[in-house]
This record gives sequence, C-alpha cells and structure tokens, in this order.
Amino acid sequence: MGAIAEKPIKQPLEDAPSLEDADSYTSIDLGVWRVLFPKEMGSTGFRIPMDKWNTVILAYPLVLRFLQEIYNLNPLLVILVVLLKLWEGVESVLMLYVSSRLLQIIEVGLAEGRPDVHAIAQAIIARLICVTFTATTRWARGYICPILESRVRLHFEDHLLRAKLRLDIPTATDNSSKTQASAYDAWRAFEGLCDASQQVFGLVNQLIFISQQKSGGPLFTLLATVRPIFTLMGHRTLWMKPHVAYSENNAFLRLRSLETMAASRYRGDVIAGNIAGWITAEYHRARDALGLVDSQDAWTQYGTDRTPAAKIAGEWAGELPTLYWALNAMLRPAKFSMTSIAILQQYSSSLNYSLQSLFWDVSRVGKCVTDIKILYETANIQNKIVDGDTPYPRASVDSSKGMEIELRNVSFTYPGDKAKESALRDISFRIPAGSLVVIVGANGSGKSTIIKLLTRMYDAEGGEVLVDGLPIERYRIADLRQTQATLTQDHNLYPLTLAENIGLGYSEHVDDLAMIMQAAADGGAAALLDKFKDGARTNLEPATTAYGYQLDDEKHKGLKSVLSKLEKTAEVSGGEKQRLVASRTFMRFRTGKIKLLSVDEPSSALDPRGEYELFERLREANTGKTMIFVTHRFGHLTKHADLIICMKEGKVAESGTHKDLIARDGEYASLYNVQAQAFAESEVSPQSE
Ligand SMILES: Nc1ncnc2c1ncn2[C@@H]1O[C@H](COP(=O)(O)OP(=O)(O)OP(=O)(O)O)[C@@H](O)[C@H]1O
Repeated sequence: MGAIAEKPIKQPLEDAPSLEDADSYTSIDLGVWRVLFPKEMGSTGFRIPMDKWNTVILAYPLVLRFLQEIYNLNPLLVILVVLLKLWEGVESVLMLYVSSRLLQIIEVGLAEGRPDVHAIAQAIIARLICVTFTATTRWARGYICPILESRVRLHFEDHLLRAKLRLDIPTATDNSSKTQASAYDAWRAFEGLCDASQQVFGLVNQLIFISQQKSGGPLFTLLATVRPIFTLMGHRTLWMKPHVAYSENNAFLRLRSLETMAASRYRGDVIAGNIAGWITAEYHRARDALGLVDSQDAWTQYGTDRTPAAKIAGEWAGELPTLYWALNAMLRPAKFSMTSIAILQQYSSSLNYSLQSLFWDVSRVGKCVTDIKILYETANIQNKIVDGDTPYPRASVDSSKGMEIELRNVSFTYPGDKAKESALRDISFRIPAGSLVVIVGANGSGKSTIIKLLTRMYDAEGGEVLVDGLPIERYRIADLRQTQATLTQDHNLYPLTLAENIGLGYSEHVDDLAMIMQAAADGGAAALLDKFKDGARTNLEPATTAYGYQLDDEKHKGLKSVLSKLEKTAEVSGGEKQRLVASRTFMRFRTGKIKLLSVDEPSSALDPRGEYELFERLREANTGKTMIFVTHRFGHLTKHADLIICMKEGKVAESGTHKDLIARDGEYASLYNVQAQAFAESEVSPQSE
C-alpha cells in the first residue's frame, strides 16, 4: 500500500475547464466544490431577487394561459382542488379560534369556581366538528388531486411529445435543458402556484384574526413575526439561485469515477479483467488523498452557517413574544392570566409555522414560472435545420433514375467538437443519378458524416450540397426524407412489436402483415419472426409497469417469480437486430418513393452469408435509386461500384472505379491490399509447407 500511496492521483481532467466571461460571475469554494454566481447577484447574504420577480411578473400571460389550459381540462375538478387548497388557509384560523375559546371558557369557570358545563360542551363539540371537517377536506384533497394530476400530466406529456419529436439533432443537442422538461413539472408548477396562494391567504387570515384578538393585538402580532422573518432572511440556500457548481479536486473526481465502476454495466468487464482489487485499492488511495476536505454536496455546505451569530440572534428574536407577555404581566397584572399566555404562545407558534411555509412556497413560485416557460418554449424552439420550400422531386427534373448529388467544397465541424480538425474539409465529388457508390476510408475519415449531410441530419458549414442541381437546403425536408432510406448500425429497435418495427418503414402499411413478412424475408429476418411464440406480434421490450419492493430472496420466492415473469423482455443478437432494421428498410422501399439509399456499415454483426445476401438484395432493388454504401469490407460491392470515394482525414483522398484506383496504387489500393493479403497468405501457406 505504501508504494501505491506515493503515486500521484491521475488527473481526470487535463486542465481546469477554461471559463469564459470570467468578469460576469463571482465564485466561492466550498470543500471540493467551486460555485459560480452571476456577478450582479453576489454570492453571499440575503438579497431580494428582484430580477426573479420581474421574470415572474413578465411571464404573467404565459401563467394565465397555463392555468386556463388546466382549467379547460376539467373545470369542476380544478375549482374543487382550488377551493380545497384555499380551505387550508381558513382551517388554521378556525382551529386557533375554537382552541382559544375553549381555554377562555374553562378559565372563567375555574375563576368563578363553577364551570359552565354547557359552554364547555359546546366548545368541545365545535372543536370536534372542526377537526372532522378538516380531516374530511384533507381526505378529499388526497383523493381529488391525483385525479387532476393525472389529467394534467397526460395533457402536457402529449404537448411535450409533439414538441420534442419535431426537433432535429443539432437543435435537440443544444437545447438539452429544455428538452428535459417533463409533464410532471407542469403538475408541480400548478401545485406550487396553488400552495403559494393558499399560504398567502392563510397568513393574511391569521394576521387579521390575531391582531384583532383581545389577548393578541397588533403589537404582539408584529413581534411574533420578527423571528420567522429574521430566520428566513438569514437562511442561505443555493436552491433558487442561478449558479454553476463543479469540482476540480482530482482525488474527489477519481473517487466518483471509481465508485461508478461498481455499476452493473461494468460488471462483465470488471469480472473479466479481474480488477475489483485494483478498484478498491485505488479508491482507498483517492480517499486518503482527499483527506479532510469536505465532499458533501455544494448545497448542504452553502447552507451551513460559518458562525453561531445568526442562530443566536434568531433565538433572541424568538423571545420577543415572551418578553411581551412577561412585561404585560408585570405592568398590567389584572388583565393577564395563564390562559392568555397559553393563547399567545399558540398564536406565536402558529404565525411562525405559517410564515416559514409561506416563504418556502412563495420562493418556489419563481421555479414554477420558469418551469411553465420551459414547457411552452420547448414547443417554440426553432430548429437549426431550416426547412426549404421547394418540393422534391421537382417537376422540371427527371429523377426517375434516382437522386443526383454533388458536394462542392464542403466543410463541416460537429457542434462542440473538441477535435483539432474538422470532420470534413473542402470535399467535392459528384454522384450521377442511379449510381452505386461505395465510400471507403479509415476510421474517423468522415464517411458517416457525408451520409449525415445528405440526409440533412446536419447542414454543411462551408460549400454546397446539391441535390438534382439545387442546394439541399432549398427543398422541403419532409419531401426529401420521404425519398430517402437510410440503413446504419446506429438504428435501434423500437419498444413495439416486431411487425411494427419492420412495418414502420412504411407507416401507412404498418398493419399489412403480408407486406411486412415480405420485407422481413428480404431483410433476412423471416426465420427470426418464426422463432418467437407470438411471431411478428412479439414485443421484445414491452414497457414494463411491474415493480417489487423490499422482496427478500428467500422469504418472498413466490412474489419474486411473479415479478420476474412480469418483467420478462426478450433478447435478440446484434446480427438479428440488424436483420430487423434492414427489413424496415425493405419495407420503406415499398413506398415506391425512394430515390436515395444510404447504407452505413449496417452489417458489422451479420455472418458472411447474411451480409452477402443483404447487399445482393439491396443491389437488386436499385431501380430508380442512387445507392451509397459506406463500408470497410472490400468485396463484391466495391467491384460493382460505379464510383468509389476513398476518404482520408476528412478529405477525399481519391475517387474512381475499383480498377482505376488499384491501378493508381494509392490509399485505396493500400487499404485493399491489407485485406487481400490476408487471403493470399492463407491460401499459399499450406502449399509452402
Ligand atoms: N456526433 C459527433 N460529435 C462530434 N464529433 C463527431 C461526431 N460524430 C463523429 N465525429 C467525429 O467526426 C470525425 C468523422 O467521423 P465519421 O463518423 O464521419 O467517421 P467515419 O469515417 O464514418 O468513421 P468509422 O469508419 O469509424 O465509422 C471523427 O473524427 C469523429 O470523431
């Protein structure tokens, strides 16, 4: 261990992140954390966040629209929920009233030596009625709110589903905070607004009631509010402050990485690599290196008082009501009794509680309004890939052979890319309509990126991508996508039936089983569909709602077996998945509209026969289509290709037919020879022995 302990903790980050606009924020260090705040806000002390309230006020029309939408879902339910919430504000005052009334009646009875049984019984019955009504309204709230919640969530889920589905890739990546908005936020925002209104209503009721009581009065009411206001003003919280917290403590970052390695996704690698011992030793070493530096989350550390002064002052402020009745007892002894002291104590603790709840609920209003804004903004996010207005195909162009493509001096860098060089640098080539093109090249040379530009997943940064002689951006995206079929290894299976997974290649015919079975046969998935009891109707990963809690392996075997049956999902191999996705592409061909097929290494998991058959069937479907294949394997495809584009480091190294490129003896020939040589060696070796 001694030797290990001397090694430096590896730097998980090469450098501290370079922070831009350093003048616009201040920072504080909290243990392993650094927290950045916008400068105008400062990092410490209490400040009324006027900017936040301005945001709240300016968002008023949006909040109104939000409330209106919820109201329209079910007006009766909404009115009921709001009334029940507001009732909470009346209930506390009512309880104060009946409690103090009972105490006063008892006091009078005790003083006179003759308790007024009738009045006491009345007060107790009033109290019981109050308690029963309170319990009933609480039950009603608990019963009715979830019904409204479920309606609100489904409504906003639908809204968000549509908003998110229309986003293109660069926009979705750039707006990740907005696209993470959830329908639950909508309900939380509604509930937050109701709670804040209820707290304001309840507090106003209490203040009016207490200040008008003989044993209370305005001065007492004022004194009773000092402590909660004082405590809340001194309360430091990161919760509602705009901030960024991050850690550059290498020992801490190392601990977090090592801890993650216990997750189930690394299980296989950790066991196979036999590195459990190494992980634990490294963990201990990082823990020792961290020493006594506080690694609790930044929020907790920020809220911890540095000195006891605030606490002491808060407690003193809390003594003001006591001081009030103690002084009154001395100065006006005739007007004071133990009962009035007890009532005053009730008032002061009730005000304390209400003010704390009010502060908490009102401070949540800012977050509620922000959530509402995000919900609506998600639907208004402008896509980065701007739609064109030219229909495709154009009536004036003969596109019966397929799509004609030309790239002129195209350059492209992925958004936020950390690489030194762009993914594509000044590339040009032309693909005549109806050609079979193969793009080859080393890993990372830009092959897939070309396909992404042709399908408008991204737009080129420099240069032009022309489709049938017109810049691709001029066409309507929906038209272009209708005429393109893309088959890559990145495609996923949907959590739907196998038939739907294939049928969605042509969504208008997703129920046409005969067509789906034909597409499955073309894509090599027919045997796979036969494998399952439910055939094409099998859902590999049905959305599961089953969950078990606190189940003991031994004691609850029965329940565990029920759970494992309910959770059952079916697995398919990587090659089988590729066959299903390929079948989806064949289904897509049946639309009869496809003019460009882009195939990007979709066969990595297929056996050699499967791959051969897939490519043959794709080639056979070439009528009226331009076909572009990205591949690392030099076989019959490259031999059949009308054009081979050989990429190197983001540029076109060379292009031509197989024969041309072999004769040129350049990059393509060198890549080809590496594969050809392996077969040549294995063929000659037995003879040479
Ligand atoms: N989403 C992305 N974000 C940032 N950089 C990316 C992204 N996708 C690819 N790149 C980078 O762009 C460059 C070109 O990638 P591309 O996927 O086009 O290469 P490729 O030739 O298809 O590679 P391979 O043969 O490994 O599939 C690479 O340097 C890669 O790291």
